[in-house]
Amino acid sequence: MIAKKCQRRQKSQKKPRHLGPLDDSWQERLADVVTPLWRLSYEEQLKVKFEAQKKTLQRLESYLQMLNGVNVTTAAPRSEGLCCFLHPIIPSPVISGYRNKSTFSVNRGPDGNPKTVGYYLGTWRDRNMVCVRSNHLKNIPRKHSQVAQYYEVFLRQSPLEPCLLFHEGGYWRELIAHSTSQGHTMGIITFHPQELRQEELCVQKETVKKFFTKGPGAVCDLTSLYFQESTMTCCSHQQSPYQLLSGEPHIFEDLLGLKIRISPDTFFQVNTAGAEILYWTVGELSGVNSNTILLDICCVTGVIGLSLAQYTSWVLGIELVEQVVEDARWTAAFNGITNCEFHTRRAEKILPQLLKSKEDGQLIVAVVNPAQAGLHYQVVQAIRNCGAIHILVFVSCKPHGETTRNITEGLIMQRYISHLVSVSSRCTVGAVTAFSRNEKFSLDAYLVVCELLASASLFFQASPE
Ligand SMILES: C[S@@+](CC[C@H](N)C(=O)[O-])C[C@H]1O[C@@H](n2cnc3c(N)ncnc32)[C@H](O)[C@@H]1O
Repeated sequence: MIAKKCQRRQKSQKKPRHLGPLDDSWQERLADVVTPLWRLSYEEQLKVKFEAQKKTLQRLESYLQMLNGVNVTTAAPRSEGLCCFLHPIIPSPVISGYRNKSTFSVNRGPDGNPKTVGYYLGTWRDRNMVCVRSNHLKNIPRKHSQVAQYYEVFLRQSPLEPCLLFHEGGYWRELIAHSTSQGHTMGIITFHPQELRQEELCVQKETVKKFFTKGPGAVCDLTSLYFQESTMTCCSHQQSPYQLLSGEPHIFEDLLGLKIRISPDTFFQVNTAGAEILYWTVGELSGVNSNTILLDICCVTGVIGLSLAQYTSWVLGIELVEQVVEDARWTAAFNGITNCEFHTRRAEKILPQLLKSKEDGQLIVAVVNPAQAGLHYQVVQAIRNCGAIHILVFVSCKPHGETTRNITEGLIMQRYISHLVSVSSRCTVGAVTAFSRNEKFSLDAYLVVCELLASASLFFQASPE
């Protein structure tokens, strides 16, 4: 075992193969990976996205035909070559620097400097991983690039090494910059504590705090600076608390007339202007009214439910992460919304009971926007078994993956769907799918994609291990 470990260590210490001088080609290559459609005009990008959605829908359609042994039919208007109508993609109101959250890695740059802050190019498997500065990317706002640039300045003057590979030691790790339209910026620095004693850790926290409050980094004007000790690729607040080094504990966003509180752990759609259109679309599809209960599954800060609270009798939010549910409760209270309740539990654990208790004749409109792994089958089952749910709006950033599984295996088999709406997502696009109960099986799809500049921005942010 020791020999194997040594071999692995020697392998991983080999220099990356493609290190070369820093030139435009690195930046172009990074843009090709992070924003693969950047060479096209925005109109052309929208066409490409539309064709991709069409293919997803065609695959779903043939799978449904196979399951049901019948052709999918609908009386509603169709798009050419599809069983249903596909709405054109809705353009994003903002197409440059639209990201409100960016995650920067730390690693060896094209010039070999291990204290480079940017995005990865290449793969660990091919040992050609390079970290390239990302300030030229069209989707990154200038503010985030500035924070990344100053973090790099800080690292280069720090006596501590960066943590490039977990088993090789090192301390400084990734940086997250989260900003809002109110002009607030939160910086979160991840640090591997290795064997450092508490006093030594305090010294490092004090140094980075001083750099960003009184030193050169003060020009970034951070609203909050957080520090997280992390021995894993990714840690939640529960696993390793975010420690506030300076500034305010929260930042705030204005969206659809609400003031929303954001904590370090909070998921937020990365294009705020796009998110507004997405949530507005969800509202349109959900058909909520004063007699309905709105069930917001995987609600995070509860934005969907809270933005529709005035149109519905009651909002019921379910979310796994405690800290963000506190944000939802704060947001409700601050905005004077009283017809809501939030539950911090796994949806699969709480939903069956919760739905049983709500079967009192009131209609339920359910909205789900699950994480990438899709909905747990128990959640799908609970939704299927609840007769009071008459519309389900399914929002997905990845309409071709687990969403398809959820739809085909769980929902459509119940002949639940009469109405399928695909929508927009992942930093670019999100997919909204609305289903309502109907005796006659039909599929009616619309594409309502809030489109940003390019796709796949986040695919590149995988941490080293
Ligand atoms: C894509 S985000 C939801 C986005 C949000 N609805 C919106 O539109 O802004 C997914 C959320 O689901 C939560 N989640 C993941 N698994 C869950 C589960 N089993 N039960 C409840 N919430 C879950 C995650 O903590 C995360 O906040």
